Amino acid sequence: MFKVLVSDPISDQGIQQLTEAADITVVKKTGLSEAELIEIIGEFDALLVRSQTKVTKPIMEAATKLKVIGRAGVGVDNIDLEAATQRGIIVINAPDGNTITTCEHAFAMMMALARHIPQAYAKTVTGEWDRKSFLGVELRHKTLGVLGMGRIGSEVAKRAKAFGMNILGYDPFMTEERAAKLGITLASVDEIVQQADFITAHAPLTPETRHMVSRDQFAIMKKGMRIINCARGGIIDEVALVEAIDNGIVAGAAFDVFESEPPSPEHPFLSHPKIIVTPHLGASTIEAQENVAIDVSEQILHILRNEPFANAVNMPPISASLQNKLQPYYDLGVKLGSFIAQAASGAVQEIVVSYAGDLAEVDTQPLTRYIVRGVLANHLGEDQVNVVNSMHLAKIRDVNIVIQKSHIAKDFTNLLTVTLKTAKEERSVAGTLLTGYGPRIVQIDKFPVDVAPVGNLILISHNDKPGLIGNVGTLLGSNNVNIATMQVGRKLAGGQAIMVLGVDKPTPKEVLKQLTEIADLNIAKEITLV
Ligand SMILES: NC(=O)c1ccc[n+]([C@@H]2O[C@H](COP(=O)([O-])OP(=O)(O)OC[C@H]3O[C@@H](n4cnc5c(N)ncnc54)[C@H](O)[C@@H]3O)[C@@H](O)[C@H]2O)c1
Ligand SMILES: O=C(O)CC[C@@H](O)C(=O)O
Repeated sequence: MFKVLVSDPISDQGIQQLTEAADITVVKKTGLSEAELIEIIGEFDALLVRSQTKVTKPIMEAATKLKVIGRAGVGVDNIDLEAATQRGIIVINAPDGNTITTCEHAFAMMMALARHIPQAYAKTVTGEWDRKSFLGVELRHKTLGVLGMGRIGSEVAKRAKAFGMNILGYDPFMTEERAAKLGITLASVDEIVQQADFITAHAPLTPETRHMVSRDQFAIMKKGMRIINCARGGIIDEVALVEAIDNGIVAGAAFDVFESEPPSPEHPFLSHPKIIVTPHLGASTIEAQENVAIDVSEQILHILRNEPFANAVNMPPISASLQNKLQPYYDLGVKLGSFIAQAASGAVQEIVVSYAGDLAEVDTQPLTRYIVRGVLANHLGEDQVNVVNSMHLAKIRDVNIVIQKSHIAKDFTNLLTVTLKTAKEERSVAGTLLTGYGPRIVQIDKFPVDVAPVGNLILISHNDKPGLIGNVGTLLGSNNVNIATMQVGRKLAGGQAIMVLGVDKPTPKEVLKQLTEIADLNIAKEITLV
């Protein structure tokens, strides 16, 4: 008999297959504190949550029998995935069940914003008949900018077309072909803020998407723009948004999500006449709550019964001997993937992984999953991609994975090379494990280097000219960026070269821009490897 704890309000209909299963006992206890959960979690085989329960490391440490945590929804930011993986607890989510519901909420917000519906309602119910203050705008013939063209963003775009809107989409994973299929135009964030009448965010919150619309974007924004965020708080800079509304740049905003939830009663959005808000209701419909609960209950049953399952967002089991062989390479694999994803520009089309030397002898599939995770997590968010779902995510995004093997690894016992082909370019990085030194990057775009893949790096492409290194050092020094390590690689004296600098802290964007203004320096990119 398996025991399942449901610790958030979850649709009864949705969990029917659990409540009706002869081998399952379901216990519903909502609103528990961390201490209360720690006290009881030891008796349960499965935990089913929405977003309220924070499944922390101490809870998992007390969860001695727990095999699976089911998240009835998409985002798993309320679950400590690393702790779950370390304890061998499978975490599953329901990525598709609330797509339409959340898309419809974004649309409802867009229409409410265009026609001032919440404000007009609030006034009308006081008995006032005010037909002058709420002049709205049509959606027809307006331009909608969609930031994040995944499941929800694509559905929003389809509906916006039916309203006669022109759609500009930004998504680092979207190719021209997919955009054409959807009938949208690909554009950069800057192009979108300059041209769109409405912007709606549908990306995950990642270091790259945090404040992707902030002061710089408001400074160039089309006047009268309206902004909707039903994805994650923090994608739009809340402070800068209030300033932009008060300065007359933005006409209004509709937010379902906040940088900190619930927002404090003093949060400026809550009293602003031009901002409408809902309390993270994007996924709150009868249908979506049923769908996500059905999806997640089904997978929990499979896992408890040792049957094949889907939608896991963390580690799959592999044999102990293969694990011993591959384990030391996992970290290197993720970092090579992340490095090259940050180095390359354009939508990713193909990832080529070459295993040379001893590694060519074994089943490297689990390691490939780590490498692909490293590439994809850069765009999809750390909490969305893991070794279980990375290959699936690559497949559904039309990213081709090519594996090459060779028994010869020139100069090394093992060499792992990751090549990224994007719509704009082809970039590669190679690494190895050096006895006594650990993981090292030994080649970038075939230039020989020796770089520890860790911390804040600056990758520079330049022409091999006297004085250039000095100019880079002077510029960084004068901007208080301390160089901890430096590697320069070239194939021919006076030809193309690369430089990798290890710096003590993140480099301000402005300084990176100034670097590219140095004569003979072509590109400077910041790369962060954690
Ligand atoms: N308000 C709610 O209740 C609610 C409900 C469901 C989902 N969500 C949130 O909505 C968001 C989208 O969900 P989804 O199911 O469509 O996810 P998805 O993974 O299908 O789509 C996200 C898309 O964002 C893109 N992206 C990544 N980095 C980007 C960047 N820098 N700029 C632009 N796009 C970028 C990805 O390539 C991907 O296509 C997630 O954050 C999810 O957690 C909120
Ligand atoms: O459970 C909810 O209502 C929120 C769900 C949503 O934010 C998600 O990421 O799926």
